[in-house]
Amino acid sequence: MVGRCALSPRVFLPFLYPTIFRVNGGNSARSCLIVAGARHNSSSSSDANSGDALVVHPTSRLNPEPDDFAQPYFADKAKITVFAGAGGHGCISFLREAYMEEGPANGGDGGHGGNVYIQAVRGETSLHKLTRRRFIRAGKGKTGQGSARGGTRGDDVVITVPVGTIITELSRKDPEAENALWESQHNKKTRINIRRDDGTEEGHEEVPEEDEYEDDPGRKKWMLYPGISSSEAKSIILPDLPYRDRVYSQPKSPLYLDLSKPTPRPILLAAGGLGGLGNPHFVSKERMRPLIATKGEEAMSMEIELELKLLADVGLVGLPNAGKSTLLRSLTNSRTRVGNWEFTTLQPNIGTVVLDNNKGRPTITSFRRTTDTYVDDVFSPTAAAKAESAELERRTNFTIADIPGLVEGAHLDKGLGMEFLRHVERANVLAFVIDLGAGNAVKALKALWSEVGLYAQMREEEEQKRAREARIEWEVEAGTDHAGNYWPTTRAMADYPVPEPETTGLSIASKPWYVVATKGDIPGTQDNFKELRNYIHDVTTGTEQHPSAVKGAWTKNCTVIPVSAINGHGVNRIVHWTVGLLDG
Ligand SMILES: Nc1nc2c(ncn2[C@@H]2O[C@H](COP(=O)(O)OP(=O)(O)OP(=O)(O)O)[C@@H](O)[C@H]2O)c(=O)[nH]1
Ligand SMILES: [Mg+2]
Repeated sequence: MVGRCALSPRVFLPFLYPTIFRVNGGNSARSCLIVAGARHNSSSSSDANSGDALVVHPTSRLNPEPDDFAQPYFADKAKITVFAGAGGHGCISFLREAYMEEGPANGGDGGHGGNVYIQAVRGETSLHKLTRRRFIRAGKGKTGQGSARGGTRGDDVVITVPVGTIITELSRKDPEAENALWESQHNKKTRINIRRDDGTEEGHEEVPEEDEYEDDPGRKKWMLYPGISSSEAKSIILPDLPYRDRVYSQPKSPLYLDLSKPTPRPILLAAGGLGGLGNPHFVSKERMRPLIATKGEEAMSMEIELELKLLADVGLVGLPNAGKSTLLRSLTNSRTRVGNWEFTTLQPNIGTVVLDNNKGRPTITSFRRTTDTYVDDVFSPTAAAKAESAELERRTNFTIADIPGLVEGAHLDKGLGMEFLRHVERANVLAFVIDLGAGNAVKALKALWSEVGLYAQMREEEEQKRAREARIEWEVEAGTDHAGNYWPTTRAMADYPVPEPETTGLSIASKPWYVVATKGDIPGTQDNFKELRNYIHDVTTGTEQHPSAVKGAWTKNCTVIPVSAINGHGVNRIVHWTVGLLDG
């Protein structure tokens, strides 16, 4: 993996050494700088500035006023409850015509309830639309009508989320599954009793007790003609509920979806209930005029948590006030907030670097691998991997995520780090932004890497815990043993030893990375830069270990790119270098 822009380790840019590039008393190199005493960076340490006049930059797009910014709505977490639509009831009705006293049954079936789907689409960047909606409901199926008119189907709902969203099921309520469980348990109970009595010549079926029968959810599924009396209702003989094929089956519990790619078709989250059957379904020789129909199925609901891990190509990692947002502005059209204080950025910003001249002519030639996966694949990662069809596509842009600054202990949730570190977790390339004017750059880089490394280990532990929990617990369905003893549905645990978790931190440390040494225009930062450059060189050659101290971390082609983001100097190198790393 080699960066496109092979930096000569000995090249220094004019803003780092203005004196070398000064022509005729330095007018040209210093033309962009106004020397005065008005504004200076609090971050620029006194030693860095010693002996030089303070540099003031005119207000511009790269050095905006603190209130000159655009703040898009953003949320990266949401908790919602989705309700599938209930099925409409079947109808009890009879044909009424002149001279026809007792017409045939003609009640229509109820419509099926609507489904709730989820789809990851490009273009969405936030979950803020969902945070305000606690409930999302699909439409109910309409009740059937007379003259054999079926009820209309409930409307489906498709929830669109940004690519990079993870959906975790917190709880679900599926009345139909509960009913089915009740029935299976009670049928089994009855069957066991028959078997026990089978020693005699004629085994008899045990009649369920009265109140147990009343609880039978199967009985509650019926609708009786409103015109019949209560005594008639009690004595009415109900047929067995007809077996019905499901149009959609509910996704398996617990649901976990990692939508790291756009889904070509929506994925089913909750299937709507089946519509009830109208009375013509129950016509028989004995029951010529059925006064019964079935109710529509009850709706299933599920509480889910959505977590967005932004999928940017490059993640900017830096201490607060390092100049990340200014760098993002200089590379993209972003209007993120810039200010000379810590934690100016409170939420991640994504900027897009355009690699063509907006007329289709590329300024840099780059290719990306495109992958297509299909709906069912998201449930089975191995199947997804197999089904992946990869082909090369010309890259016209790449995205950069600017996240709030990290402080020491960010992985322990200090500062704003922890909340936003997960956005870097998925970036393909990491760019460490180091302020050359804020003390020792090598120390700063090591501090940043150590936070990122610790965070990666923590995430790995979490992932392993989740995988362990998913593996060792399962449900044992109700049943009988060989002696005919009945047991109810129980949860079981594996009794084999679980392997010790191994956290390497490689999930992040194995990513390609580089350093952006910013604020190179601050006088007196050359030595700091030189030390950093030598250190990075040693890391690449293996003389120094990776700054995170993680074994096997990526050290293939580390580099440091000096820039002065506020002047837009040197930033083009970042674009070229990033493209080289992204293309691999
Ligand atoms: N001299 C100089 N100042 C810079 C440069 N880049 C940024 N600054 C200044 O540094 C200060 C902080 O810049 P930001 O871009 O807001 O820094 P940040 O890393 O996004 O800060 P947080 O969002 O708080 O983490 C601002 O006053 C910028 O004008 C640079 O290249 N040279
Ligand atoms: Mg910022």
